[in-house]
Amino acid sequence: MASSSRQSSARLDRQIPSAKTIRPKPHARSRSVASSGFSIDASDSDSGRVRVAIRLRPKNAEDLACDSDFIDCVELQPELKRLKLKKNNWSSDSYRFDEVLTETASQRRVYEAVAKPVVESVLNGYNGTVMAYGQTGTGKTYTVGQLGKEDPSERGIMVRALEDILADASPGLDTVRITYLQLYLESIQDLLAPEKTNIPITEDPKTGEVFLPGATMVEIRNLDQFLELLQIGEANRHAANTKLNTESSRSHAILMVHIQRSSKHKEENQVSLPAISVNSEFSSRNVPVLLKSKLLIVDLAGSERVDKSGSEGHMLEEAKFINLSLTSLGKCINALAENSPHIPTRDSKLTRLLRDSFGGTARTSLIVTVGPSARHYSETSSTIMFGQRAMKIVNNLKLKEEFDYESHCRKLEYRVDQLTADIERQQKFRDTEKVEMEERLKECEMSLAEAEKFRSEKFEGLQGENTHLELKIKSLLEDINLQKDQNNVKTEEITRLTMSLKQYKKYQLESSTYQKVLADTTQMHEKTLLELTKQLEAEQSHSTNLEGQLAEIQQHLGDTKRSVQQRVVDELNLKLQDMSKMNDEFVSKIHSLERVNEETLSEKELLKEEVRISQQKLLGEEKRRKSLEDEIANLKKRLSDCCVELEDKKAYKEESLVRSTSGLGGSMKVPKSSKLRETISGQRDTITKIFEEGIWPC
Ligand SMILES: Nc1ncnc2c1ncn2[C@@H]1O[C@H](COP(=O)(O)OP(=O)(O)OP(=O)(O)O)[C@@H](O)[C@H]1O
Repeated sequence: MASSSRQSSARLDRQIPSAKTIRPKPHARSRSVASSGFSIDASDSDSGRVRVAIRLRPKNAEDLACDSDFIDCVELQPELKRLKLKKNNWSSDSYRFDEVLTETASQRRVYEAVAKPVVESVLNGYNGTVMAYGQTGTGKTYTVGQLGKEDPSERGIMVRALEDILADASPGLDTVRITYLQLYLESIQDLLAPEKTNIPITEDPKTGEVFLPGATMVEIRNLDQFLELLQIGEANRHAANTKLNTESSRSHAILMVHIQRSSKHKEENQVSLPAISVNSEFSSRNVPVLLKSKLLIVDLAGSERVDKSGSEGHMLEEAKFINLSLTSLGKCINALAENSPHIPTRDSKLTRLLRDSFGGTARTSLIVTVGPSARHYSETSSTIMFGQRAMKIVNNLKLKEEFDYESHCRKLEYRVDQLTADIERQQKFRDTEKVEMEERLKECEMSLAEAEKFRSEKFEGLQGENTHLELKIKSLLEDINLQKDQNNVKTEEITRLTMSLKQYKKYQLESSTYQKVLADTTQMHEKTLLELTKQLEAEQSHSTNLEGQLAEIQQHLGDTKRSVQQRVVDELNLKLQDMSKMNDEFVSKIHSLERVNEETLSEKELLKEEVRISQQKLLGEEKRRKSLEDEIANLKKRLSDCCVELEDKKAYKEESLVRSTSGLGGSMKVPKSSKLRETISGQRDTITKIFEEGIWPC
């Protein structure tokens, strides 16, 4: 039966006519393994040991039909993790596996037991391999490659692994890429780009890492995309309808999942896997580290006995290649299990591709699938033995960490770009700020110059005003002094007038005729004088107030001058306003003072006039008093003359009387007349004295 694409072929259950066991032969070639990096350790506790699980396929229709009379050759003891392989009813061999999965084990259970630890390890930066090995038709593709599009519970290891990887990967930070290949007729073909055939395998001479230049590598962003790609790959995979499997894979399918993770995950690794020796080349340095890991999920083509599978022609050719590659894999496993110095990895492309999985640095899980039928005892036994040998292989798990130059450079470039942009922004901001500051500085300088100009102008104006005011104050002071002098003169005059009045009072008694007039005049003058005195006092106090105000103004002017020099322009304006206001007030005060002064002057004039009139009146009164005095003197004289005449007449009369009476009495006449004269002259002196003292009765 010729091989065909799975896309075109339909799944059909059919009878398996015959069976022939293909056993891998030990390889004869010897080669040094010093550089292969593998070791063998039987201890189960070694985490690098290849883990092997065995899965039993449920009986299919053929098994049920053919084996009804026979007992199954496989009996599972999952609780003991053991499998009993029955040769016949009385003879059996027991084998221990890491996991024993019964025919009822779910796909999820199988994934978690077999693949999940490997997937987790891969996510932590280690290479990993999950591989299904077994006789044709025992469920390798079902276990590994089932898509489960309609029933997610049917999903195989590939889908579940990618599901977990994508769930754990950080978008934008981690990358997940796949390559899906098939090894068909010893030729590597790209299942995602089937035109790419015979893809060469290259190896890094230093690390032994395998590369497949030219193979398509697709970055996976979500599970749907991956399912689509898997479907494409499945459609391109060679499959054929054989007697043992209606859809027998005629190629080994290899899904390579390349994971790149940032150093963030490395730290997590170190926490989660403390027991594993981590290459901490970069751990001490604070540099980004890239973890590169690779997961291989391999669905091997089934080993088949062509007599059983009925392969002939091209299928026979395919079967030969399949068996050859499986044989070389078996040889490598044997060699590794036996700690052979030579591992024949170069014998086939399959072993070259799986070099890291067995005896390399990967964590490897192998699931061996077997059927229950005793008809395939030898194939089942061979599969079990393959698994048993594989269990002995211990890989050296190695964390592959690289200094992430690329992302570091990207990050640095990004940071440099950011910083450059920042610097440019800051530079621009600084330039703008500088321009603004310069403009502001210019404005400030201009306003300062203006303010300075204004200040000096104002200062000059104020100085002028001040000088003017000082001059005015000086002239006012002079006026005040003058007024004071005049007041003093007036006071003196008033004092003199008071004195005159006092004197005049003396004469008041002398003349009763003018007494009343004089009294009225005096009263009026006294009143006037009192008022004048009051006005003078008021003027003096006003003048004192003015002087005080002037002193305050001068003080204030001094303060204002000082504050004008010290304070800023706006304060200066304010002060100037205050000053001008005060100046106005002062000017108005001066005006009012001038008015008062004028009024005082006019009052003074009036008073002067009144004084003059009073003086004139006084002079008149004086004249009249003098004339009165003259008259009084005349009267006195006349009185004295009259008295003398009267005395003379009296004396004559007495003399005449004496002479007439006799001459006896002549001696007595003289003494009598001289006595009278003495009396009259005494009276005259008394009258004169009375007049001089002003006590002459009116
Ligand atoms: N555990 C299982 N439960 C149910 N069905 C299964 C199980 N294992 C295998 N089968 C069925 O058995 C048939 C053969 O399985 P599958 O194609 O996976 O075998 P295979 O080992 O890949 O064979 P080949 O090597 O020829 O490709 C399929 O129809 C599959 O659905």
